[in-house]
Amino acid sequence: MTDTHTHNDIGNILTEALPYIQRYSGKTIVIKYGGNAMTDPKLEQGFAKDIVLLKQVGINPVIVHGGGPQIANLLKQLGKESHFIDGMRVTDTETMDVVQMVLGGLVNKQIVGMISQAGGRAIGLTGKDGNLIKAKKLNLERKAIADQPSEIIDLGHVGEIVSINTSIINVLENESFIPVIAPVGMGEDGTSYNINADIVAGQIAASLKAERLLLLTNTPGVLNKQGELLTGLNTQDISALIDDGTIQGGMLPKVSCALDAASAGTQSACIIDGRVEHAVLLELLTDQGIGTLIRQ
Ligand SMILES: Nc1ncnc2c1ncn2[C@@H]1O[C@H](COP(=O)(O)OP(=O)(O)O)[C@@H](O)[C@H]1O
Ligand SMILES: CC(=O)N[C@@H](CCC(=O)OP(=O)(O)O)C(=O)O
Repeated sequence: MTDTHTHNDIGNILTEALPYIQRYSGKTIVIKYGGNAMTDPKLEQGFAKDIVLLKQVGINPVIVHGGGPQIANLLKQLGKESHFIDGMRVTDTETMDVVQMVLGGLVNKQIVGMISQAGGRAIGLTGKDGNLIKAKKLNLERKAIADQPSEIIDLGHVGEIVSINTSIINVLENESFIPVIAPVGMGEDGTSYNINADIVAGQIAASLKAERLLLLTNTPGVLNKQGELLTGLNTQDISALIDDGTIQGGMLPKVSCALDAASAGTQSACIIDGRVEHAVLLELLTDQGIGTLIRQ
């Protein structure tokens, strides 16, 4: 390859981004950064650079992060097992303390630190800050099957969202800050709640009327039974895939929040592979979409 070719290629790649930058400039993009996507420092630094680049060209990224594996690690060190029901962590009071330490502390500050190092102005928040996420206890209902009656499952401090107050996010966006949000909410009586990060990302995207919702995880997207990537899904496709057991565990809250965001006006929600370097830029600013696109 000659130097001219290389220059042409680079020029083409950079100008390919132009229509996307024009389309998303001034718009909000909610990005869910899953604990499973935070696998190695190089990828994390790449993620931080992508976010700073978006902000630099006038796009407003809002990060909602998870940290499930990181919570599991600390629990294990403390001699506690992790238990999940329908993709949600059973959270007793002791576990809730660990959840707050890991999500509001360790993981949040790690992401904030990396964005700051890449030259961005990140601000870490939990749902308690600025009354961002009002929550209440979630009582998970198991529907009746055959001769088994329906039952309510107690998940402890797992919360469901009552309301999102976006004023703090708007203030930060207007002042050129990048909000980095940990999925912890607070009840009216001050009780702390652990909320699945996908659900928080979906509802924040809906409340902000975000242009796009990206969910970064550790698979290429939603896969079929043969392990092949499904590039586009709608409500009907998703309910069929849940019914036949193809979509399960941690993928359940992801698809349901993607659908919620899409029905609230977010143009599209995508589940993409956070293990791919610069996944965010590839998805948003190039012609090659990656992962699974979910529309109503
Ligand atoms: N149909 C499916 N396609 C892809 N992944 C699936 C599917 N059904 C279940 N999963 C599981 O969902 C996981 C992603 O959810 P989760 O572990 O909660 O990730 P994150 O920490 O990024 O939120 C995948 O690693 C995979 O094990
Ligand atoms: C209720 C519930 O399950 N909360 C999650 C919150 C973190 C999360 O969602 O992290 P990932 O996105 O990395 O899975 C948990 O305790 O693991």
